[in-house]
Amino acid sequence: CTDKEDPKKGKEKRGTSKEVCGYPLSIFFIVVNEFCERFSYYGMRAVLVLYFKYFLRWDDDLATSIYHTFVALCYLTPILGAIVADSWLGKFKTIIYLSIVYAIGQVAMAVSAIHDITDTDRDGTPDNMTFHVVLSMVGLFLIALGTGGIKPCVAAFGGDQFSDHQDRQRRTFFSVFYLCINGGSLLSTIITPILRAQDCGIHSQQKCYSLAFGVPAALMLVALVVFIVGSGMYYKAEPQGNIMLDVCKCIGFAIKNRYRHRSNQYPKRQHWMDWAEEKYDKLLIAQIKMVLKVLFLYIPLPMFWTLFDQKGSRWTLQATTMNGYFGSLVIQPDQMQTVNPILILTLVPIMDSVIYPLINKCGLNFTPLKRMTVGMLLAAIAFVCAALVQIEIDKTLPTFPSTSQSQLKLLNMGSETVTIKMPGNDPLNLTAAQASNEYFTFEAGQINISVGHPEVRNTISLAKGQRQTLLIPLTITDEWLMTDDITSKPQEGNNAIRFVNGMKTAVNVSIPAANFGLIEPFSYSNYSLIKNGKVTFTLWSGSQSCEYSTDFGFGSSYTFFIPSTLVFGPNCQESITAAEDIKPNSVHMALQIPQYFFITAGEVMFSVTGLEFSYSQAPSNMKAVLQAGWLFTVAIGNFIVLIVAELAKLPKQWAEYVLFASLLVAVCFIFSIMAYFYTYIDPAEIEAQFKKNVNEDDEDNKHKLQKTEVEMNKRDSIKCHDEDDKDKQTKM
Ligand SMILES: N[C@@H](CC(=O)O)C(=O)NCC(=O)O
Repeated sequence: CTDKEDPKKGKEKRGTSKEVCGYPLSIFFIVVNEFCERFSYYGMRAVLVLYFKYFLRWDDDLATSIYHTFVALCYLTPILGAIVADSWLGKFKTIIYLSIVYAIGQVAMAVSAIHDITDTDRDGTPDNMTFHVVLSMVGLFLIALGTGGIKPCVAAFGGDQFSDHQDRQRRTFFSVFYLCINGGSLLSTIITPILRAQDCGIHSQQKCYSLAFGVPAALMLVALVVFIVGSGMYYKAEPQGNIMLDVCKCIGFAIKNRYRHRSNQYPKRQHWMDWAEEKYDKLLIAQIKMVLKVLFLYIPLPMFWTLFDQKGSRWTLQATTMNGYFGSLVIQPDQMQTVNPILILTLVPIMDSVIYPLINKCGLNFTPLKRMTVGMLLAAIAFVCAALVQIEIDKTLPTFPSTSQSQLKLLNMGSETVTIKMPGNDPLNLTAAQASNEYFTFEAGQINISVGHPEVRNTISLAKGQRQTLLIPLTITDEWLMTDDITSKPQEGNNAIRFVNGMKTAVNVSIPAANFGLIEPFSYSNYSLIKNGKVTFTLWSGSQSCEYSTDFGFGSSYTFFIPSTLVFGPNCQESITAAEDIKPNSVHMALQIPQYFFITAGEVMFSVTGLEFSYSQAPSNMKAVLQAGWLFTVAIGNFIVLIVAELAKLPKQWAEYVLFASLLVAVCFIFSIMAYFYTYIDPAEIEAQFKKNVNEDDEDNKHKLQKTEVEMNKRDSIKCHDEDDKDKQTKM
């Protein structure tokens, strides 16, 4: 608990809070509040897209765009919250009121996910979807207003609790604050998907989105209560009038005045804001200069967020093409995101207690802006790692046909070996129930194929840009069947599975999670998507059944063939054959850990530092405004993702990663030049200086006034004497 204080700074204590180890006790309530609020936010966000897709039954595109619009809104509303806090309600009241709005929004989301409310026919699906859509949209709007509105206030309010001499403690506070954000995010991202996967309902059991939204709603109420409990201990800085309006008016006047005096005959002023001096207070002008200097520095920052926020989208999609088996533990693609908060929880203490002090000991002045520059470079390195991983993945991906090509696989449904001749290929021998190992690629739309001995010839039409399988029947003179196969990796790491029935009787195939339906003789089922892990299929023909078990990895596709020779019994393990149409993902998800490491190290250097920098460089009455400016850079970063991804449309994903990395390096270079010319300030000291000058001016004025009065009195008395003399003279 030792504390080296800056002797130059005032030691007055803020608020009525007790101090523990040099830290105001009030910040305990603020960090707990932040933990619960972030749990609430990230927990709700973790299941949001799935709620859109599976509960509201929106398609992928609509679900994704509404999701991103919501996230962008969450980072635009901080400006509103900051204006309300700094110019009207103050941070404390703004946090309370907007937290109530936020909690109402979360409750609305939880209610909107109760399917029983409108499920009048009790079939498990809501009958009035409009009700659920409207309620959830209102809920999301309130959440965006609440979470965004309080975000700049909570961080700045926490910073306010420290006195001017507690710089070191305030820095530690911002680190702990960041740890709480990530602790909340980590726990909720693990917990809410588990809650969602439970079944619940009054009339029928469905996936429990209401519980997955309900728990975050409860945590938001806890956040509010905790914040109110600390109420008596906080230092609550008073809002100082409509500061934003004053700032806008002052800037407007400076520009107008500068324009009016544009001719050379007027002497230049040091700064263009000095043209407001005729009308505005020097202190306000100085404060605006401080804010503008920092805002100018923010211009390149959105590019960092552009890369950072892709871990939730592009990187998660990348994980769906990877193998998630970690020994007996299976990691789902979206769970890889938890690596970020886990690393934050380890890296922040290491940076604060080892790396930064070590750098200091080496005599290097690792200033906040230098840290942020290094953070940007680390994020760029993370994207280079992502590109390298992508190249490895691409090597293992199947080559799907181009729009001018067709691909064909062959499956022998018969019980004897057949020889197949196709143009441009060697004769192919397929034993009973065997499929060709690979797809054959053809440029022509039609090909002649001959099968068996004596040869049966057929001309078959191929679909351009498609993969198909030719099912060679038991009796090759019977009609040949062509199936349409999938031409992309199954989504979300699922496995696309189908069955071909080579028996003379219909077969029903099912697993607890899917039913392939009744498959007619010499026919095939549709694809069903199956999760990774061991799966046992039950095959029924009439009253006879048997079981077939197999293990699935991630992202594969198989055609299982039920041969005519199958004998139903306790199991049919040996009889069924599997044709691997798409190989399971083989590049391991662990290869994503380096990119997560670099992006998180970058985040610690960039984001934790930036948060503190924004606070420390802001004038006292505009702290929340600058926090909002900082969060605004996140919103812009998200828009850039959409724009660049839409405009660049690079054919290879790794090239897009390299493009983003290069853009960030270029922006980082510009930022480092801007940072080089930035001079750190102590807003409190500058403000104090101004106030002192004003007081001195006042004193001076008072003295001058007194002097003038004395002189005037003197003059008056002289005048009187003169007049007396005159009188005297006249009298004389
Ligand atoms: N590392 C993120 C949290 C996450 O993505 O899980 C973070 O700290 N974000 C900052 C915030 O304020 O939410």
